[in-house]
Amino acid sequence: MSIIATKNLNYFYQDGDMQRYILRDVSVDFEKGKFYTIVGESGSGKTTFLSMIAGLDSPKSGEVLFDGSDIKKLGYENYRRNKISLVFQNNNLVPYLTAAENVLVAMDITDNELPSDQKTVAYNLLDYIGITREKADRLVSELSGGEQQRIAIARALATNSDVILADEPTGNLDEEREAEIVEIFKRLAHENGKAVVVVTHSQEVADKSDVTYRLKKGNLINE
Ligand SMILES: Nc1ncnc2c1ncn2[C@@H]1O[C@H](COP(=O)(O)OP(=O)(O)OP(=O)(O)O)[C@@H](O)[C@H]1O
Repeated sequence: MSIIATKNLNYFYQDGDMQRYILRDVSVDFEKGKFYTIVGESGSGKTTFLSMIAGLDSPKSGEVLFDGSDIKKLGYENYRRNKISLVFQNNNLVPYLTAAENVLVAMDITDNELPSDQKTVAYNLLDYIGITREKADRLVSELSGGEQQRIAIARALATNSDVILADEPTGNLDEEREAEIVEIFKRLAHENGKAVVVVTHSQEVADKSDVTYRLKKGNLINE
């Protein structure tokens, strides 16, 4: 059973009198336990698609379903806060907080039930994705790009959601760092049972995912 599904999703940008379609009748399922990538030429609509399934924007017609319910009915804000986690290329961490504090902030925001000892959980999550205790107590601005992206992933895990959505999460990283981040995504899908959906320009990242969709002329095609 899919955790996220789209049904006949349509989206266009208004261009004067014209409607420029970016997504045409897109119906696709994402399951827990799988690592998905979405590829496509620049401007093909990858980020637009991710914004739909992240509840950041609403489709012109069609539905995004979470566990069978239209996310519009769940409420976009509730959906974003509690059901999914987002990771961006520029990681959106708070630079003047430590790594651990960044993870703790995310725990504060969610309504999901979390273990009471949040500090321990934050350090454990960071440790799980390769940030040592010493680095966890450093300001984010004093860590490398690859380390920052790991922290962004630890933060995404802090709310305990079943879905990780990422837009070009390795866009600023060299090949080696990219490969490390990809291994983390694989682990989150295969060992932790999450649905991981990553928009990427990188063929290497796509090659390591379980399922790749290519966005072309408004359609998502399984590769
Ligand atoms: N707010 C907007 N108003 C009008 N057109 C837009 C808007 N946002 C995006 N577009 C256009 O919609 C198309 C799809 O954009 P989108 O960012 O989804 O593509 P993408 O595949 O993620 O591209 P990239 O790989 O370059 O990030 C592009 O042609 C873009 O110029």
